[in-house]
Amino acid sequence: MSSNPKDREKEIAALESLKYIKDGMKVGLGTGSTAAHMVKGLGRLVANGLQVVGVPSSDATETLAIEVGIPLTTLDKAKRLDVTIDGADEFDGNFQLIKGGGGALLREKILAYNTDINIIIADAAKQVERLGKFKLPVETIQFATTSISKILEEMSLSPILRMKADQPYTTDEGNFILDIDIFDVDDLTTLNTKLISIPGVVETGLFLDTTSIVIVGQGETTKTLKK
Ligand SMILES: O=C[C@H](O)[C@H](O)[C@H](O)COP(=O)(O)O
Repeated sequence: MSSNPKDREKEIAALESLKYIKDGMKVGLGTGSTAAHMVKGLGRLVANGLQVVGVPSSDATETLAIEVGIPLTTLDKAKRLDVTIDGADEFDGNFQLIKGGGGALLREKILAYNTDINIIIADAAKQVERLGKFKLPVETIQFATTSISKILEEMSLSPILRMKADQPYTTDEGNFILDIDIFDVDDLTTLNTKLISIPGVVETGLFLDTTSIVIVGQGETTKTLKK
């Protein structure tokens, strides 16, 4: 049990989400510190006899899932997932999300798209009135990143190339990330369409209509929001 209050909220939201996983399900495994609690909890259920297969959304989650004994498969073999449980950097009252703080947005969005029920788990601080205090990650092909950055600059989105030590951060798919400021943007659907249409933009961390359930840890309890 976590002793850090924010981490404890992540943990109890994660434990609550495990109730949605039933025998025989194909489960999408999210990425990040909140999803890691869920993966560990699922590992304990598997050790007690629950039969599921997981599809990880990142190399880090794959490593953790193997460590805790969750049988894994690929999206190709699973074809469609029953449930995916993942974290978020922000969510609003319309179940819209910013994701990708940990760089896993691309595979996460692919899993979400191929899943029947997407559940987001989060600590209470992730709930916002308006998305955008957290910078929106935009995943870009390395070759195009400088030219995309110029375009995003012209759109007044203040792109910043994500770094790790003194090198550009590289995603599991070998791409770069530009973090942009969308706080003043009202129409996120139009923005997302514009971003995706720039050649070399692979995906954005805006998840506008994938989520139907959000489980929030608040102190020592959880609240479950359903669309
Ligand atoms: O790329 C990472 C994912 O989108 C995470 O789910 C997101 O950044 C939330 O991470 P955490 O649970 O660590 O706050």
